[in-house]
Amino acid sequence: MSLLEIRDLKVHFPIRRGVVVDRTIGHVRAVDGVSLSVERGRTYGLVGESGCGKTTLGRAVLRLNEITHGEVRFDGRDLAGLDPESMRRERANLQMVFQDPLGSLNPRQNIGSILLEGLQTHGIGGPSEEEAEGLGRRQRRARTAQDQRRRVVAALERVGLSAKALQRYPHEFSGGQRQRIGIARALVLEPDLIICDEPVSALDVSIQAQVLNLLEELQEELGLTYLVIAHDLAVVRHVSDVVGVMYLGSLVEEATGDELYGTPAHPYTRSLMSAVPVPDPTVEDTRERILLAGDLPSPADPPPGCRFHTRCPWRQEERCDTERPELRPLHGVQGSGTHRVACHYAEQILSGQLRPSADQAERIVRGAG
Ligand SMILES: Nc1ncnc2c1ncn2[C@@H]1O[C@H](COP(=O)(O)OP(=O)(O)OP(=O)(O)O)[C@@H](O)[C@H]1O
Repeated sequence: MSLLEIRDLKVHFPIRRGVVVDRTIGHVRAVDGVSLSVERGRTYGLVGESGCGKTTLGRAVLRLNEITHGEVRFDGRDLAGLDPESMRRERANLQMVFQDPLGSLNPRQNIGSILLEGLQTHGIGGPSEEEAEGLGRRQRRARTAQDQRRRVVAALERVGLSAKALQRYPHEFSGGQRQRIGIARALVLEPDLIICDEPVSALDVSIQAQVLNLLEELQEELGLTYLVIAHDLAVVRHVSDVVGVMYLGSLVEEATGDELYGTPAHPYTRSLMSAVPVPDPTVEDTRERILLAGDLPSPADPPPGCRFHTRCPWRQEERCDTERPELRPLHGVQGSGTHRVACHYAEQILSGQLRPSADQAERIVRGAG
């Protein structure tokens, strides 16, 4: 069963102007109709270039961004409809790990109090109601403090740190250790879902794999569910069961990692893949390179029809310019049946039946380019 189910999610930010009277003159459509679901105990990787709306989507799930339209169902409950107090209680189950561990950890708080904060906010830890009955107020407080400290130390140990970290401050740790602390801060609340927003992009490549492996180990041990947001395809592939590719506020393709990397069907996914270097320099790179024309359009004024048509080498006038493609199953390709794509012509492009338009053909280069 899906733990997280997002239906037709839209997050539009108003663009305001005016000195005397505040007027809304338009909207940034950061997320514009995304549906996806994340199975319990699995990892959904969301990938796309900067500005496509990945972070906004993650923040909207936690209601850190206001939801303009759509549903966010978490374990069957619609978060979009919750009042602030119910949402606050729900937050212990939905945690976020941020890109920049230093920026997200208060430099003036030691690690112990950073990790305790969530427990105190959510009133987690302490004697059970039954046990508390026979205790005085001071004893109860002491037992709660003891139990919360035990939880904090357990979370630190799970991420490979120890109680020695409690009295130290964020700047005393390396980047990788700080990200471990960020993960421990999420874990201490025993959440079901963790949204990891660019969890390793601020780290050295040599440290990235360690942190990704830790996330995987924790998932196995604790049955965690992850939504991992990253611009780096390699990172997403490493950890994800299902990968979704976002472009200008929409999902353009979704498949298992193997399907997506083996048979990228959407022209945008193909261009993203073709930009990833082949890891072995002794292997000749004979793949097609797709150099996209033009810049990413503004999400305040997205193109009509297929959002990608202004940059697509396979664009077919009329239909692509006017008709917005739905995310639909990809036909004629062997696989798990979960491969979905939002392109009118994906099958014809994959089979080579449809050629790039003449003015775009030179933008597809064979070999190292
Ligand atoms: N609070 C906000 N007000 C107005 N526009 C916003 C706000 N937050 C994000 N945006 C805009 O929404 C779009 C999507 O931004 P978002 O940060 O979600 O993208 P992203 O794919 O996560 O990129 P990055 O990896 O650079 O964070 C961008 O055009 C961004 O400028």
